[in-house]
Amino acid sequence: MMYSVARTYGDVNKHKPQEYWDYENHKIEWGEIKSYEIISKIGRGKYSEVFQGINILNDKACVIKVLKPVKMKKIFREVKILKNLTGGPNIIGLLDCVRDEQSKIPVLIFERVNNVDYRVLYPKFTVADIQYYFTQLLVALDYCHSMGIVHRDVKPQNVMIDPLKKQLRLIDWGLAEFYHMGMDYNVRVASRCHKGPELLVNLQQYDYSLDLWAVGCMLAAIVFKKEPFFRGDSNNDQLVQIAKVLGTKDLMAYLNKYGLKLPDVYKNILGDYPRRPWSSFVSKENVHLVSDEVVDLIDKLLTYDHQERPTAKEAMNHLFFSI
Ligand SMILES: Nc1ncnc2c1ncn2[C@@H]1O[C@H](COP(=O)(O)OP(=O)(O)OP(=O)(O)O)[C@@H](O)[C@H]1O
Repeated sequence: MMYSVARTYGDVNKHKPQEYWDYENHKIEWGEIKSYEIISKIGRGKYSEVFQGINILNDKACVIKVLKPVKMKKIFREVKILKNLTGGPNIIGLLDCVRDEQSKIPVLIFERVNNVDYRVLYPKFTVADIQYYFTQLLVALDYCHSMGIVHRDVKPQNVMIDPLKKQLRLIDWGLAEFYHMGMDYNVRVASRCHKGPELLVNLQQYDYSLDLWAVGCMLAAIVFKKEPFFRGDSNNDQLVQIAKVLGTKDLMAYLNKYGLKLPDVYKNILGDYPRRPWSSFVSKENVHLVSDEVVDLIDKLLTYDHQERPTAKEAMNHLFFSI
């Protein structure tokens, strides 16, 4: 049964050839691993180890992402999505796919961003920086959504920013998925603090608007200097933390609208919370970043009902970006 459809870009994959979205049958052309050398380790994720590297054929810096053994299906999906999106605005560029000769483990080669850790960078942001970088993030999201792809893991750790070049790149397409209307998706995606309410109430026909919730979380965290903005200590507590801000009444209205019932686990942990006014988050530490316009944008992005959130395009055109 189809009970929720994306407001925009709902049918883009219908108009693309099958090979665009049929990632399971995608044949990867493997490049030469010998062309790349590891310089140092930059990070490890759940699904990979990431290194700073160099392409010895042209001396260009790159990032080497060595995947951990997961289902080949997931790897095909990440590669296909990256190939579809590479070259798009503010999307991390996939340069090559290679394999370790012995283990056959897939290794992805990316353009390198001189990223400054968000815990260092965000606290220094001015209103102009917030306007600039959120516009760049929304440009990346509008592009991937227009290409029929939901990122599903938007969070500060996946937004690389080089403040010297004023460059932003959206990375980590490992959880991204093609959008097909009426399809039921796995709700076990995104990282806890950035999970949208739809995931927490098991609404499986979610869409691009999931990414806009995460943008709202990031924007609220920066503006109110509260990182992360919603800090749950488990998936269930995550929804409780959201309800303590947005109120329990609107959550119930959201469930009703889509004919969902509150999962049993919440019966004991979810109280009857009033909606908390945004003004209660303002303090002398953050008041220089707060304006009616940014609060209005946060309010619209952090809406329970995924269908009511602004799209990336609508968010970009919000008044906040012209003050
Ligand atoms: N192109 C890049 N430029 C600079 N740093 C990068 C780049 N790609 C990845 N990194 C660094 O490596 C980390 C892990 O990369 P990525 O998120 O792609 O891996 P992952 O295994 O999917 O991670 P996670 O478990 O967070 O989902 C990033 O958070 C970032 O710090």
